[in-house]
Amino acid sequence: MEQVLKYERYENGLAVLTINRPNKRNAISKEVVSLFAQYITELENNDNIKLLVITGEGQQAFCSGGDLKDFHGHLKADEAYELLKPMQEVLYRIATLPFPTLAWMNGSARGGGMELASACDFRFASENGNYGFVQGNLGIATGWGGGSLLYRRIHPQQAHYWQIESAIKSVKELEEAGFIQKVIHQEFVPHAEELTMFLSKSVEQLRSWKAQWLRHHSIEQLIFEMDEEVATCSKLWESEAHIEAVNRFFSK
Ligand SMILES: CC[C@@H](C(=O)O)C(=O)SCCNC(=O)CCNC(=O)[C@H](O)C(C)(C)COP(=O)(O)OP(=O)(O)OC[C@H]1O[C@@H](n2cnc3c(N)ncnc32)[C@H](O)[C@@H]1OP(=O)(O)O
Repeated sequence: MEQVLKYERYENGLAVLTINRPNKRNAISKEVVSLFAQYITELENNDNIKLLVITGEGQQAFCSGGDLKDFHGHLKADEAYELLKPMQEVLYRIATLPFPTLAWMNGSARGGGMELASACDFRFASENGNYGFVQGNLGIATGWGGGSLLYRRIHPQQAHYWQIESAIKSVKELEEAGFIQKVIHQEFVPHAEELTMFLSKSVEQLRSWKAQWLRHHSIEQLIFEMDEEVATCSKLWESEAHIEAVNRFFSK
């Protein structure tokens, strides 16, 4: 049986993680979280990686966020914290990898899927998808630390607005906000032309630019901000508004 998260590594310094649950729109289950943690350890210990691409299988979705079946239930705040924390740690580790990272958003993204994309240094997104930090409509706030990351990706005024608005956006709107750097027209392939700008550079160059980027973004502060988000979202997790929103989604 194929893994729910596929890991591939190529001679030219490219590494690829593909969420492989297209029938669930690449929702992040507990198993996906645990595989992310495992593969990121491998990536952290490999000095030859130039670029990590994170993508989703199929054309419909990059990632629909946390698996609402796996993550749902009548949880108390401390139980919700235990549930959310491991993926926050994964996002922090992705954000602080010593080489560039790219979310190849092959289709729509929602909630935690947008948080995952925000953990990457760059985002290329498909014109066929639509995208939203929709947590506000689910009675919660960003639960994996993706709000703090969003503040480092687009103008803070816009980040604050997007979270309250909780709206679904077109690729054009993402581009105008500077959230994505390129519009893409196909699923991910390892020889994609769009990767040349990364893979034509040396490991040392790419890692020195990444180090500059991390210094610029006060990375030492990030872990505290992200943890605070998990704690806040955990309290909202037990609210009636959240439970009703999830039930609404599954009764569609
Ligand atoms: C936990 C962290 C938290 C955070 O920090 O933000 C979250 O991420 S909360 C989750 C937020 N995500 C959502 O609310 C998205 C829910 N999904 C959708 O809105 C839509 O599925 C879609 C992504 C816009 C795609 O729409 P469409 O192509 O029409 O597919 P379907 O809706 O018919 O779904 C197909 C299939 O997939 C299952 N599915 C989709 N998303 C999830 C999910 N997040 N968790 C679990 N399952 C999901 C859906 O139930 C369908 O399954 P079947 O009925 O078995 O076919």
